[in-house]
Amino acid sequence: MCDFYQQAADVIEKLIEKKGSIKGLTYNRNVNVKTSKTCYALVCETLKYKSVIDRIIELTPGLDKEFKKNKTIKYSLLVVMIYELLFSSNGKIKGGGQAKKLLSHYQAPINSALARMKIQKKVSENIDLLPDNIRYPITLPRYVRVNTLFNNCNENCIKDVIDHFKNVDQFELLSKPPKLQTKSITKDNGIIEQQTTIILGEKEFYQDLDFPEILIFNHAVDLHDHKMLLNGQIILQDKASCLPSFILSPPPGSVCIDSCSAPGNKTSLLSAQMKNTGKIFAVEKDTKRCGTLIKLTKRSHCKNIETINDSFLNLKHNDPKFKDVEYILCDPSCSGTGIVNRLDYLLPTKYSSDEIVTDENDEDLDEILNQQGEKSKNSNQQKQEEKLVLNKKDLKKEKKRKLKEMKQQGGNKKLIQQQKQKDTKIPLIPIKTKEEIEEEEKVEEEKRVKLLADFQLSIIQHAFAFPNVKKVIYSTCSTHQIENEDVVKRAIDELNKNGEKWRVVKILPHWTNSRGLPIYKNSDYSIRMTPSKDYTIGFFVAMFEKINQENNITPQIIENAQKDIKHENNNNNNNNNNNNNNNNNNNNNNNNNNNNNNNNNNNNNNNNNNNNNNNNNNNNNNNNNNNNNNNNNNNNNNNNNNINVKQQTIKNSNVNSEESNKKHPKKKLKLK
Ligand SMILES: C[S@@+](CC[C@H](N)C(=O)[O-])C[C@H]1O[C@@H](n2cnc3c(N)ncnc32)[C@H](O)[C@@H]1O
Repeated sequence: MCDFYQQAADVIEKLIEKKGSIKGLTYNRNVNVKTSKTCYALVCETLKYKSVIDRIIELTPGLDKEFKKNKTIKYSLLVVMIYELLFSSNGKIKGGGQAKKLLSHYQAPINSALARMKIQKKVSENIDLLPDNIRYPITLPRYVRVNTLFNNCNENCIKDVIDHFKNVDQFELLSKPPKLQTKSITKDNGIIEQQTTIILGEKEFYQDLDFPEILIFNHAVDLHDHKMLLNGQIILQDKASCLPSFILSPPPGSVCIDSCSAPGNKTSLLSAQMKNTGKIFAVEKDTKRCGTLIKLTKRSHCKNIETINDSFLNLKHNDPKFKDVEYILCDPSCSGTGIVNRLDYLLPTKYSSDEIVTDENDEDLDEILNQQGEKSKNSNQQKQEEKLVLNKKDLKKEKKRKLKEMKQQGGNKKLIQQQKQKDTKIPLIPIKTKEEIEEEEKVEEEKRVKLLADFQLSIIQHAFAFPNVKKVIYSTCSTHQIENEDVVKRAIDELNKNGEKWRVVKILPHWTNSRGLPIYKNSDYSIRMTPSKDYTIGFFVAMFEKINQENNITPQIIENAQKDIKHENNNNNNNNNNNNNNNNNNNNNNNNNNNNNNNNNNNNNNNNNNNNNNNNNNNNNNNNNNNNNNNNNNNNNNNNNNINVKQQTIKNSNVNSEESNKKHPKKKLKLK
């Protein structure tokens, strides 16, 4: 047997056991680069087909058992070899060996299982058996954040990094964002979707227009062992993942808590915002991940961090050391459905992690789900589980009954033998239709997401209760409404019930293209990043702010309005960029219109007059928005008028944040 198979199988086994990342496990071996590359490619391709191969094994009677009996052949090796046999360009297993011999006995039933799967899915090509996210992967650019703490917060930090990439690594800095390419793809369910990507050459990069610390490279640029990464000068962090720290923006000297902090990329950005002054309590429940947090924040030159290896939920609100805490970042564990650019999303569990190169998600989800599950497991679920066990038992009973019947009827030995053989071909688990499997998976996923949402809510509710907290930011890398807009609504409803004065802040108001879903009044105050539109991972951010009872105007309202004015001044000088954005703009209008339709549907279901009124207002706002977007070819005179209106708004200090946001004229789009 070829060595590559064994190497790839070892890597896959370790990945399943969450013992590292694909790159780490393939390149850390003591083999040459060429061998590592071949192994890496084989691992990636096998993982793409893993769910299909698992199903083939399930549909091939006896195969699984045979391999389990044979203790020398691992399951991961079986998967690699079936990939090679059915899906590689070779179409056969190279070399000899015991595994190949065993597998060749099953070649016919394996081929027939594959054929059955294709018939069931009504496809003719193997590639069409793959799920949508694997068939149409979204390629995101490589985001690099310059660490402004480097070299004692040297003011030339960003320039030094850009110069290094230009002069040492021979990259070309583009003076403006590159072109976008949009393609239509038809998904499994027949829906046609638009996917937009950034066209960047392999040796090109550019500086983000919103956050100058962020540099954007071609997705294929590999910086995992770059000198500037290892010495803490740069951090590999998706733009979306930087948003919570940028938006919370604690001033130098303040006191913060990062409630779920490992591996610490948001913590180190908070630290940079605070210029290494004040204090950040970085809380992390998982001991191993806490170790990574300490290592990475040290590497990022953070000096204002105190790590706490405990559950945030165990922190006491009356502990004197938290009395000055004003800012809290909540980035709790989530389903991770927004992470589209990682190879390990191909693994059997979506909840896996590559803790060195990416900051999102974590490995303790099973524990969280178990804990939340214990609280909410209801009798319905139990009944369903019992039913499944019964199904298996019934099947065995049925086999026995048939044989007994034949014997009683005096059936001859040959026939009984044939029946026995036929029966062993019936898999123990009843074969379910594709629809049944999909439905079951959907129910299972919904159950998991609900448990996660309860956990996420408990984290932000714990944050609200610190005595002097002013701002709480909440984020997830999930695309589920249940974990995002719904958690925000549940949190604010709870606060209102208890008579506490908190509001959701309209963050980054000029980002008209990436708002939260318009499900309820002001749910679009939050930010929702979508890979196919924003070229970042899928991400959600919302910010809560305590209302100062004496004066309803909060610093955030003034800050937002000032940012809008600055932004529109920039826009006057930036006609070209805005013209490029017209395409996005139209997409956005379509999205808004779709969302409006959803809104109306929701209203009908609710039969609630007040809600209808609110949503109609929303619709009107959205329609205005569309009109404004359509007229987006920079009318400078209008802009100047807008600025005057906004300056007026700042002066008028008797309006609350929601009102003031409504009064703001709609903003122009900005390329992100
Ligand atoms: C999404 S990750 C955080 C990523 C991190 N904010 C970053 O940007 O680098 C969630 C983290 O929360 C941790 N966690 C989960 N439950 C927790 C709890 N009750 N208290 C503190 N940390 C928790 C997980 O172990 C995981 O490291």
